[in-house]
Amino acid sequence: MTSNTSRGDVDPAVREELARLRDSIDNIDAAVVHMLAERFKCTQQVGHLKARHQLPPADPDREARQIARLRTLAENAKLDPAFAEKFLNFIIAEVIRHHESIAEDAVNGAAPTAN
Ligand SMILES: C=C(O[C@@H]1C=C(C(=O)O)C=C[C@H]1O)C(=O)O
Repeated sequence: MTSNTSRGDVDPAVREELARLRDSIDNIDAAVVHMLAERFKCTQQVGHLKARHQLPPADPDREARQIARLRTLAENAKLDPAFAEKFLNFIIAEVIRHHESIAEDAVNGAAPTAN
């Protein structure tokens, strides 16, 4: 091993490679945040549409289809499908919370927002 774990004594080439990889990680994290923000803009609109038409916040059949699709995409991309499923479920749980709160506001007569 040519690298060194003690601070201040790291091979400059290793330092550079780490910085280059971390730059890419930062770009990817920014893309993920922007994509998630766009996804939540869409799901908020779905929440308002459902509330206006008295549709339930969660749709388990749709979720099952999304999970099956995402697992296949993950396998093809060499990403752990179990991780992809957990990640999607985590996001969907948050979306359903939003939809429940939008539906409650609609029932309680809260002023509707633009979406
Ligand atoms: C967005 C919806 O509402 C919920 C959230 C979903 C999601 O975040 O993908 C999927 C199904 C629903 O449980 C929808 O019904 O499409």
